[in-house]
Amino acid sequence: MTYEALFEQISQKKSYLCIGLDTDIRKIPAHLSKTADPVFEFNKQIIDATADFCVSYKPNIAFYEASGSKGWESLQKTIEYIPKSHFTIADAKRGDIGNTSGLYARTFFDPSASGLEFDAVTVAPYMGSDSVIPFLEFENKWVILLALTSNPGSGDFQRLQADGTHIYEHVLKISQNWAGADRMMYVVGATQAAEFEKIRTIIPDHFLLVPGVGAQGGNLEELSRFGMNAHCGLLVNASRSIIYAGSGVDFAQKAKHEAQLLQQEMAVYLDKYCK
Ligand SMILES: O=c1ccn([C@@H]2O[C@H](COP(=O)(O)O)[C@@H](O)[C@H]2O)c(=O)[nH]1
Repeated sequence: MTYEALFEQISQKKSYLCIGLDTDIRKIPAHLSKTADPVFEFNKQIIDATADFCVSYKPNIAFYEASGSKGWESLQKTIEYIPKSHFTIADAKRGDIGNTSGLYARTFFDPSASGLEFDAVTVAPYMGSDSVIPFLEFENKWVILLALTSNPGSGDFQRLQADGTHIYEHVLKISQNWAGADRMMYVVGATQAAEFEKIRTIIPDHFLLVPGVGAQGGNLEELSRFGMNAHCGLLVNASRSIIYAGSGVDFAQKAKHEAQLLQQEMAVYLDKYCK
């Protein structure tokens, strides 16, 4: 999906919501456990209930890998089921020497190799340019580079200073030599709202993938006020607060309600801050 097509989806739906399909087999409602593939059945019902309110889905690969080959099968079916209008993100946080990164890229971008095709994959930047560039060799596919993550440990390395500048700021600056705003996004945690204004001076045009709203307590109004640009420039992810809003037979309805509440709030911020 192109930058323009993504913005078009956001404008039409008045939503920059990305729903995290962090489907933990241990948390699936009991009534689904007798189905052939409970993880896929859960995801299918979540997608059917929420697709109108979001523009993106982000399965976190850990939740599928943990179930071995069965998990990969559920992931593959889920990705095929997501409507093509939605931007798909493999939250895999990969990156290795170039030769190995090339294989990670094939895993998520080349359906003839792996049976999977995502629009984007999250990549860790710390092995440098040759660990990231193999992902960019796939046409029309996106790299989402970890910049300033949402977790408490983000301060351990990302906020250390090198030459008077935070490491995460170096990531933002140096990686601009690898690709432009049409192929690269950055992860910035919703819990880091105080940094958004500064981040926007370094990367005014790029999309940011912003996890940490909902279960991690990030403030949607604040991050939208400081993080939004003229093309929205934000994909805000919520996983647990939506997909586990309910635990009974009406779990998908409960998820729909949570997704709709976030979408309605986002519509207000798009009117206010998307300039
Ligand atoms: O900085 C980061 C990077 C990735 N994540 C991932 O996003 C979701 C958040 O889930 P919630 O349930 O909404 O907290 C999850 O897959 C994380 O691994 C992140 O939280 N922070």
